[in-house]
Amino acid sequence: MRLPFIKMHGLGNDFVILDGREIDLPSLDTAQIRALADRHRGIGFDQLIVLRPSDEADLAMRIHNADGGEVEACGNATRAVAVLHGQPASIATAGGTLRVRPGENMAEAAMGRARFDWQDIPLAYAMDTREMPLGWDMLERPSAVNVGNPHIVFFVDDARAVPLETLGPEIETDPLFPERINVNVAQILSRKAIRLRVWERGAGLTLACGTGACATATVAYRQGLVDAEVEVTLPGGTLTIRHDEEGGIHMAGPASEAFRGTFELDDYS
Ligand SMILES: N[C@@H](CCC[C@H](N)C(=O)O)C(=O)O
Repeated sequence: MRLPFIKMHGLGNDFVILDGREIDLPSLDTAQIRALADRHRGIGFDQLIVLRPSDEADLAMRIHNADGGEVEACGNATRAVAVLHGQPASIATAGGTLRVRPGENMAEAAMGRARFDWQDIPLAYAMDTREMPLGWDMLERPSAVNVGNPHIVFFVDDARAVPLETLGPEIETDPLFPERINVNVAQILSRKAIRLRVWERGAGLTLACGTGACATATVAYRQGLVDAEVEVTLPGGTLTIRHDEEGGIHMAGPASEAFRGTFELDDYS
């Protein structure tokens, strides 16, 4: 079966989008997703995004990491889908329904509210998630937050000096996190600017993580380290994260289409 796909990215965090808004799509299994994600043997992507019609929203988006696992949220893909859809919309995801507003190669998204209870992250056992009495090598006393998906945030003096390629997978798979976790190392540059690097659960080091930016800005704002609106700069570029008075998180930043193509699903089975 030959399937059309759209390659898009947000700040270099890249996606293959299967657009089932108007055509029937088959369900892909974990092995097929992993094979397609392979940057040598497949098309290559950080996340596979599957769009379908929705009864309760304008469209539905399902998100799979490069390792094949299905996840609840992806900030950069949410903006990419907004650009593809081309008009303000509600998008149903496993983490809740999000509202988006596209612009020219950019989009704004209302990402909902953060949750901080240990059961909501989730953690394996009770702990104060604001300052966790834990450390992994040079990374200590993190905060945990769920912004649709689970994140741990470490504030460090120099985000670029952290060996995230070794510490990231160790923390992601720590038994403290029964659903694994996205790992953020953040450097506060000013009350309006954060530098961030992210080891993504199921995808590894990416050029940018939209939910990581939301999670980090939210934890920093809650701790009084930054203003309600802050610029978060990742290796792939900058997102603006704003907190409204009801605790809602709003994200704005670039997203664009790279190319379109087709692939033979049987080649990946
Ligand atoms: N790249 C994404 C996050 C994708 C999901 C994440 N790896 C997870 O497992 O929760 C973003 O832009 O938010």
